Amino acid sequence: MAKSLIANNLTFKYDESTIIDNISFEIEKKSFVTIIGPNGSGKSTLLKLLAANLEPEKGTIILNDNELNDYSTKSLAKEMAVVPQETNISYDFTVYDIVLMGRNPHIKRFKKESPQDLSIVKEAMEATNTWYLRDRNINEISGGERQRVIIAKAIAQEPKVILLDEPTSSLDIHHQIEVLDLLKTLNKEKGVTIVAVLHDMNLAARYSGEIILMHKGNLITMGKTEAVMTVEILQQAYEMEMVIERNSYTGCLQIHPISLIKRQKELKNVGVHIICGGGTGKGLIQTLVDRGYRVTLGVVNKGDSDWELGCMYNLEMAEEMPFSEISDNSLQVAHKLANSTDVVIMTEVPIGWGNYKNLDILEAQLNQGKRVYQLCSNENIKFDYTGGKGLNKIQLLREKGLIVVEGKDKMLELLEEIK
Ligand SMILES: Nc1ncnc2c1ncn2[C@@H]1O[C@H](COP(=O)(O)OP(=O)(O)OP(=O)(O)O)[C@@H](O)[C@H]1O
Repeated sequence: MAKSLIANNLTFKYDESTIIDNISFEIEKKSFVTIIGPNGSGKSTLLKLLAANLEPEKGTIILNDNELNDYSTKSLAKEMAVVPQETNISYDFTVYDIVLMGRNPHIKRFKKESPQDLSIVKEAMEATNTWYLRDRNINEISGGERQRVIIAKAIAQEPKVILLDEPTSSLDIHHQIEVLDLLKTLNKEKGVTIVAVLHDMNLAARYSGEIILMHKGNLITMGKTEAVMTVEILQQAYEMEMVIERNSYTGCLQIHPISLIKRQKELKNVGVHIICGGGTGKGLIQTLVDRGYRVTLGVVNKGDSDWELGCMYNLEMAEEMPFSEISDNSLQVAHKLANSTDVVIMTEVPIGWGNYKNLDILEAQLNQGKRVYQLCSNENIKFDYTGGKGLNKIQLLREKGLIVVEGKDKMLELLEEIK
């Protein structure tokens, strides 16, 4: 069977966080595929990679037998239309102008649109129930109306593939069915490949032939809708008790969420003390808490965004008053917290006179022979506001055994080695 899209070992990172983790799959021509998965699992990011809006760090995408990178903007627009989640448009075009733009890839340079172009636009607008809005300003219609207009533009583009990110999120139940019926008709009658991110599993079950299930940046499974929509598979991804039955009216599978599965978090017997501030600890703190590490922080200033996160997770912290230099008292608390952990990590927090004493904590831990890491995106610390004293101290600490770790993923691998 000919393939519409092939993803080979796709990996994508935002900063140092892996969002799409080595994903591969193939989508056959003329299929209707839905991407589902819990919030934050990477669905929109995957769609943006397929749409060439983001570039993968590793891996390749083949669209209709050619590498995605090899298409010019115009030739890509003839192959593929994209309906993004965010449909706000920053210019004051009429609805009609917007849909007409869908014809641009087909109109030769310096030529006007032909009567056939105009008739395709009208047909797309009638099919999406947007013709009556044609003279309105795109920014003066409702979110649901705008969503239908963008879908009309995608249809007018006459692509071979349409990618849609949550195309029904702003639509009422009538328009949800209307839009999905329309996509199904395009798929069945014109052979357009549809790839849509949908949160509503019942709509996914009703309309798609195949489903891709994402979880934490990984592709958990891809297969025929009936094979993926099972209690065993969905329960695990969504952490929900659920019942799946066949709807006697539509003949489609119907998912009934029953209750949350309260998983006992597997606690690791490893303590990590983090010296951070200004949001530099955010990603690391979240991941470590999520993975069951015992995390302590400090010294951090009250009101700081890392401190706020610590409060949210109810972490033990050595705290200092906002904008104040570290006092002997809070330093003592931090030493005590660090003493009770297995590892100490300093993030890329800027070093100033206010938090300079945090470096003493690292030194004391190194003197005890503990593993002490400096998490850096780059070997050279960039934020020293102590006229070089901070840098000198860091150099001294490196000579004493402070280990520089580039990136959160590497840090997590090192922590995994500790039992
Ligand atoms: N611009 C960005 N910068 C940094 N991180 C981002 C950015 N956009 C998304 N992320 C992160 O990437 C991860 C995946 O996000 P994505 O939007 O792809 O997930 P999703 O499955 O579509 O989520 P949802 O169901 O909530 O729409 C999330 O942890 C998110 O916080």
